[in-house]
Amino acid sequence: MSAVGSIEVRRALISVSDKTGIVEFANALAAIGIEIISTGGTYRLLQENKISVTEVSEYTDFPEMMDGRLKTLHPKVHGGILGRRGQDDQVMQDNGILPIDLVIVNLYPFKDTVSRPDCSIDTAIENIDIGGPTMVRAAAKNYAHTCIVVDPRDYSGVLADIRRDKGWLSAHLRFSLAAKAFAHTAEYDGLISNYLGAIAAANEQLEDADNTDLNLRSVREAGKRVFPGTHSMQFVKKQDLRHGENPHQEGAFYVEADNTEPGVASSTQLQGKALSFNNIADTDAALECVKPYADPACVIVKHANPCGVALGADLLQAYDLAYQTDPTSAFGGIIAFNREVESDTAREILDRQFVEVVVAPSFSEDAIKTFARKPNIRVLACGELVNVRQTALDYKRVTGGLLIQDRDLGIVSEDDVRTVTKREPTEQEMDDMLFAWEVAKFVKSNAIVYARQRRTIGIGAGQMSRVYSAKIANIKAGDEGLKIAGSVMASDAFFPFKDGIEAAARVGITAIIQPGGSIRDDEVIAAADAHDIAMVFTGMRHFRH
Ligand SMILES: NC(=O)c1ncn([C@@H]2O[C@H](COP(=O)(O)O)[C@@H](O)[C@H]2O)c1NC=O
Repeated sequence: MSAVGSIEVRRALISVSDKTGIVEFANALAAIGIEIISTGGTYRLLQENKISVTEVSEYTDFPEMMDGRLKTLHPKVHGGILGRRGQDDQVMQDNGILPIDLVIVNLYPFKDTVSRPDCSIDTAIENIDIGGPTMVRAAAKNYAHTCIVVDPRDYSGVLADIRRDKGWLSAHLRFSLAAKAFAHTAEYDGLISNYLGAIAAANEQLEDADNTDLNLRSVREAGKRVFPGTHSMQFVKKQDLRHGENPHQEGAFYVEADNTEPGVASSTQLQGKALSFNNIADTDAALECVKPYADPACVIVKHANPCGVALGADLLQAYDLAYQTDPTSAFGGIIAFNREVESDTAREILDRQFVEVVVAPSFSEDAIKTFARKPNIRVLACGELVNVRQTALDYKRVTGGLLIQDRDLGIVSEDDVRTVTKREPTEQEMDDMLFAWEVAKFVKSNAIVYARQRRTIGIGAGQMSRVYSAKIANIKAGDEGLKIAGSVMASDAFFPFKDGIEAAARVGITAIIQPGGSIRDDEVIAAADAHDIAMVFTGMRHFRH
């Protein structure tokens, strides 16, 4: 950064769509003696509140026109913002341009507008702000001589800075606000580009390419996702990380600015060491896995895979059962719960195991006190597990590219599955199969999950062959002294051969849930019938990579 110092603020231009806090802010600026220029609606609001203000059209001697398409797009505005004090003074003076030292602008609410289901293309287009971003970019570029404020949450900081130095604004605040301003316009343009790009893609796919409103409606009604030609997105840094997945990799954690869904990004850390890259990734895996359950549930995750999942009468029981699936792997794991953790569960965790992270919607005061006995443990409160977005996207980086898809929120109920064997599953088997199926969704492929009475008995994850995943589930259950006989089995994808079914029969699996769809389904079903196994097809696959 070249050396720039504080600037004296004598004149501010205010043009805001979101008028939150603007009256108070403008009032305080006026009280300091700062002259205010403002656009139509903002001008009227300030005037109504008895704040001394000049309308921008009076300053430019040019009326606002074209329903607001032209308000501030005038050399007297942009010259006042862009002029370099000490260098452009003469030309400004010659042309009647007054220096504008403080620019307070926020933009037409494009995102809110297009999120309304009845928004037409014309309404969307009229809500693309042109004059606002032009001023924002100009003021941010000329941060050496002006200050740009795009966020009402920054009003108090700016005011404090001006008051501290009796009417002067510091260079470092102006610089950081300039960087924020460019992030703001980049996000704004990204939203517009995604929106218009998706419509352009829809126009290409649908019959009447010129009837954009019709195409918008049919895409919406079909509930179909249309991917734009270019995909823009923006994340905001939450924290720097000590390192990435490994110590030789640098890392940081970025979140969506307007995320409202409870998850690792929304969590508040109540205690413990700083979160690592792997802690965050594993906490996400654990929380996503525990979210779907209505009954008290516990998920223990290691290296992004659940190693124990259970439902219980209460969280203590759910934890106990989840832990028992695989105590060896649970050591140093991430434990997630789907409701408030009480002190009994907290005590049991501390007495029983070494844990990296405990995450839950909330913790009772006593539970917080209990965890404080081991201050290194990271305890995260993520808030009530509501507002799960049904429209969220899932991203995966590949070298030189990005894969985008809908998040796997597919849920299967008893009504959705089809029994394909002679024997129907018992009620208990059906309940366990649906539980195991939900777990399998969060286990890396190939995923095999054994479960009995709403708890996992053995989990085989991430193997290149389904049969080997089953072998691992066997070994784990055996090593922990858990009886497989009488359990059900979930498989994230179909069995290509009957050998998987025969292996399951040998260890005493009584019911199987799987997508079906193999060309050898007949052989697979016959093998299940031969062993009196009940088998249901979900028609839905849950690969996870
Ligand atoms: N066209 C222009 O010259 C222009 N100048 C400022 N605006 C926007 O008008 C809004 C404020 O309008 P008002 O003060 O009339 O409520 C702000 O969101 C600002 O970004 C403009 N509107 C859109 O482009």
